Amino acid sequence: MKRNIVLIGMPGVGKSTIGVILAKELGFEFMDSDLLIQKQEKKLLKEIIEQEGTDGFLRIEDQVNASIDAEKAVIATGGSAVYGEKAMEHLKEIATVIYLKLPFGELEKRLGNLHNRGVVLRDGQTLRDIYNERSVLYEKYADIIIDETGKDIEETLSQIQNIL
Ligand SMILES: Nc1ncnc2c1ncn2[C@@H]1O[C@H](COP(=O)(O)OP(=O)(O)O)[C@@H](O)[C@H]1O
Ligand SMILES: O=C(O)C1=C[C@@H](OP(=O)(O)O)[C@@H](O)[C@H](O)C1
Ligand SMILES: [Mg+2]
Repeated sequence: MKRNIVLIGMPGVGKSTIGVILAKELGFEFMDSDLLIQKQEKKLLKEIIEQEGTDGFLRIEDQVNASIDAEKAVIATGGSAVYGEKAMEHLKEIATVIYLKLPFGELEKRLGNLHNRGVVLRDGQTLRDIYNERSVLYEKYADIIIDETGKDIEETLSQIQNIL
């Protein structure tokens, strides 16, 4: 295992929720890219997206993720992190990348219950469009793929622990 773990996947798959528990179980530090972006920009993610547009947000996200310096950390990225080539190359070098994967139907149900999530959608794009577009990228960058189908948080965590 490399010295860090990076979680990637669609919004709502549980990168942040599972990441913090995994860090605790491993005795690692926990970092959340979304919080690093907010700290650097001194704005909420939704304000950055509103003010800078989606391309501006993606540039900032790429720069922040490409600058992460960590040792023994679990890093939860934002769902759009995989659009950042520089960032993903850097994260692949410093971490084992785990893709938390959920079938579209389950993801749609779960996102329906989540409020106030700023998801990066270009003009006219639907959740289905970005699911298809991003799935290719998540698979490309993943060292390990965890299928969450039918699993609760504890079951997903123990599957990750078994593989590491
Ligand atoms: N089986 C599950 N695995 C992960 N999260 C789940 C599961 N079932 C429900 N959830 C909920 O889905 C949400 C995931 O949100 P979050 O961790 O912010 O995801 P992400 O960081 O990937 O966008 C949380 O509210 C979590 O409680
Ligand atoms: O997938 C996306 O487009 C985004 C996901 C968010 O993070 P989570 O994946 O943690 O929800 C956050 O980075 C931003 O609002 C954009
Ligand atoms: Mg998150």
